[in-house]
Amino acid sequence: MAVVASVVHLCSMGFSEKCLRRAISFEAERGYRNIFGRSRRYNNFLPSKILTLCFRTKPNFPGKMLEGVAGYEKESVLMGYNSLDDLFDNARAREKLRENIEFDVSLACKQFPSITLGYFPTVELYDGTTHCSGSREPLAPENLKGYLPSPVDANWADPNCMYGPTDTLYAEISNINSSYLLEEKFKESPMYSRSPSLETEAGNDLQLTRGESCCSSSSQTQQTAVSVAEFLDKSISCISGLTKRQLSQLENSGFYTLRKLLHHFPRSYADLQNAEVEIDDGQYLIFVGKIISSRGIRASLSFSFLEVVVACEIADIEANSECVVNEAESRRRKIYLHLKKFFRGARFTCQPFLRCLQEKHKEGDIVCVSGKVRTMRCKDHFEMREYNIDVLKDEEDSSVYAKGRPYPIYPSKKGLNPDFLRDIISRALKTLPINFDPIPKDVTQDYRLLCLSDAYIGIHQPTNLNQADLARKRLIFDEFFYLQLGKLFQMLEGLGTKIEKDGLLDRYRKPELNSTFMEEWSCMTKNFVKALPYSLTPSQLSATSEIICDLKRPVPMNRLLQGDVGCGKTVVAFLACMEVIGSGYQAAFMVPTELLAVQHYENLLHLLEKMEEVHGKPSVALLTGSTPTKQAQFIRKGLQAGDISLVIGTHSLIAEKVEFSALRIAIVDEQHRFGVVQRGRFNGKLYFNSISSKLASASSKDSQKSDIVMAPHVLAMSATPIPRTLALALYGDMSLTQITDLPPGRTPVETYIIEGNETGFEKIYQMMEEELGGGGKVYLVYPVIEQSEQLPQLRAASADLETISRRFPDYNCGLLHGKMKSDEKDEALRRFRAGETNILLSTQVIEIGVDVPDASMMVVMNAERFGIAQLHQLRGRVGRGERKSKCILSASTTTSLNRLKVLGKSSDGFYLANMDLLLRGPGDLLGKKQSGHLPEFPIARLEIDGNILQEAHLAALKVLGESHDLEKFSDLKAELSMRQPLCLLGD
Ligand SMILES: Nc1ncnc2c1ncn2[C@@H]1O[C@H](COP(=O)(O)OP(=O)(O)OP(=O)(O)O)[C@@H](O)[C@H]1O
Repeated sequence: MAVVASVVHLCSMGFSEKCLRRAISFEAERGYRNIFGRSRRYNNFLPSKILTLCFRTKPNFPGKMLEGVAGYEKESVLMGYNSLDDLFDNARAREKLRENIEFDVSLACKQFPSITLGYFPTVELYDGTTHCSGSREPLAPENLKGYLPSPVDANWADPNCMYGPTDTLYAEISNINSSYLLEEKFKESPMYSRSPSLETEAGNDLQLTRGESCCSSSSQTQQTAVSVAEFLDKSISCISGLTKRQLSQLENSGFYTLRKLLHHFPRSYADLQNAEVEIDDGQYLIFVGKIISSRGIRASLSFSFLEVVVACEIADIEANSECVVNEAESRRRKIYLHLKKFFRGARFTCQPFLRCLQEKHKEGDIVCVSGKVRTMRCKDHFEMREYNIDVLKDEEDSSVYAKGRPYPIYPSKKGLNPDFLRDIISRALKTLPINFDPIPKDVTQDYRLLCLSDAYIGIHQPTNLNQADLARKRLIFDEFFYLQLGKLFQMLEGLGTKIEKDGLLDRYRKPELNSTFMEEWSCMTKNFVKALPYSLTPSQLSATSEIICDLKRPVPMNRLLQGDVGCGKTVVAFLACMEVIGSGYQAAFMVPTELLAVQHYENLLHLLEKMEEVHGKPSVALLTGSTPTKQAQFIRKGLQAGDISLVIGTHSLIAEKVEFSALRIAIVDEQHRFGVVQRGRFNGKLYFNSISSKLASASSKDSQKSDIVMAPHVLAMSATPIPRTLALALYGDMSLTQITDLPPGRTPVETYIIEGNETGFEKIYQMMEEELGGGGKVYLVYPVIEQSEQLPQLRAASADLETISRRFPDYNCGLLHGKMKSDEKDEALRRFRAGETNILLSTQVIEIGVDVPDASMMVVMNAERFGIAQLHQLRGRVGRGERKSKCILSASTTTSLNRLKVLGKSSDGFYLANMDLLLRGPGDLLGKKQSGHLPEFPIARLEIDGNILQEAHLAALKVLGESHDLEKFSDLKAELSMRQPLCLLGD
């Protein structure tokens, strides 16, 4: 009825029947098909719009608008996913994911051939499965007795290599990884010469050149035709044909030099070849198509919108699957994307504004569009409300379109037109001298790298994704290589003789040289080891040896101790403290929470009680924000006077008032919890205090004079290989020690993923009953403390206390959360540890470091609210003793169950951290910025490019081995000084 009424109404306004019919069909095509079913929308929308149009000053406008109904034209192709999250939105992927979680990795890599997943050492966690490679005992055999649990080989981790070329968690991934395949291809090829070079001619994607007998001898002085620094640091004004306006536009956007311009890397590539796609609602897709209309429409007095319709052609999967067809015959179908932007407010409805909007998009332009699609009611019509649109070059431009090259999509830069930017970059590429490269040729050959000029061409104008991948590898290599080179160069500069310099490089090449036999440890350390109620694991022993070796050097150590949850890092840190205390110095142990500080303090006191007294025991103090003022004053005095040899505390340790007499080591536990700046302050302060204190020299009679001015050693500890930690390992000039095994007797925690509905909870309560009945202790972890009206689905710790106490009347329940006072928290944990409470309802305050070895079950409520790495940390609170433990992850949404399954499949923190990354989606693959105050890697992703980092490290050692001062490699030295701050080079 309403439709009829509208039609009558429109007829009365003088619209012809034909026009009206077209209007209706137009709306229907545009997705307003429901006008015949539900007339309200039509009733409101169509008449009001046509009414408005009738009163426009330009009477031909409505007619023009209606004409737009017909004739969607030819277009083009492409699609793919942009983020890994979107992969999982896809129904097919979801299904596969359900079948097997491994699928997501291979799928992800297929979608992103330019990703190289890093190699991580396999962490063999449980008894009897530890493989030992390159093992060496840290103890002289005769001194082993009493220290080693059994004659097992120590598993040595290369202190500076995160990634061993051992079995990889990602064997499956690397099998499909393009660069891996290419490398394999090289090896098989009779032409294999380890030096791929880019053939810039389209079509020839890769050519292997026979090595000119390893070309330049490594000892030869390096010569390149053009000095790289000279070329790359030229002003962009050298690009021909730039107008003054363009020049200032580019400079205002930060593109002063060719280097800046060439380092503006594409964030992704549109692959014009790939037309296979099934479109699901909610997917993030990229299409290439032709704009067939662009309209700014005033819908009411205060509401307008822009609608750009892009027609695309995609492979018709349904039709093609019915009969087997070859590529040429495969059927195509047209789809129409309606890109919409809405504007509310009267000022957005004026004609000039709308005209300006619609003119931004020209009909006939070939564009690349990306965004989330929403199916419209009309078949083959899709809506995109948040989208990116890039105008591609002319359809006729053969290099881009017809030949199907990957089309680079650049991140926006201060509103510069992407087309303009693409054009300028391509002009800059034309100025590149052939074969120019500051890195010696034998290095590029050894690591199968493209030469620099080819890498720039390959990243900006690849002829296929393999080329882009090779180019990316080279550019990432450079980022890591100069970093490593700078770091080592600086260290060499500090040494006097050639022998010393060679010695240093050797230590980096052969990590086993970086450890100290146990008989060389101080008496205090040895006594502490004897007092332990357990034997150290091989990894703990080798980690301690490595650290002690550093402590004996006259240069400050900066080391990251990394190991999975519960592997026993704390005791290694204690041993490092004992070593410096044993030589007459002080140690500070900083942790992120008071709870942890108290725990470590009590644990240490307990261990010291059992220690044999030879020359006195270390005096230990606890200093946190809750330490009473008088007591804190007393502790500070003790530290200043040197009466206290070890202080454990929170960030109060870095307060200005705290001064040390002779601080030699600072341990920073879970260091990523502290900001980088905070940590730096800690370091700086300690340095200042250690020199300022006159007592330092007095209390260390046997110390060298140089000791007084030395900054303290820093040992950071972390259980998670998070990117920032890795970045610190690089930028903070840190070496790495890994603990790769767990104490004996541990069994993997059984993990259950249960839906948090009524039946689910009933099951969970039953399991709890069984566990408690068997003498176990249970953690219940909640995402929030109090129930919230906004998020009623979240279970809250405080609110659940009563429910749980009622449900388990025979057991005592405790509560622990961040809002409690410090002593209340300690008391809650103490009671749980002592067995006075059997169930502890807690928030994630227990996530880091809390150690109750006999806690045997954990239930995480609303587990979907936690990240995978975080859940792994939480789960690490159980299974810390010999008792078999369980962890139940209860999810309130069915969709999150799959994501959580990954925890059921692995207990390896490295693997899970990477899965976390893959499942969360890495965002911009080529242009992601590192967070925090760190220098940025423009394209390297520390999480996945670890293997390249290792290669870069070896290459830097090789180059410096040939020329300590880089005099033989003048271009390289010049380039290094451009990339690294000069002060770092000691110039
Ligand atoms: N060699 C060992 N043999 C037996 N038990 C050990 C050994 N080393 C440490 N432990 C015990 O293992 C538990 C976990 O150790 P610790 O708290 O040091 O782990 P962690 O690596 O710091 O873990 P997290 O990252 O979770 O804080 C402690 O109860 C500790 O006493």
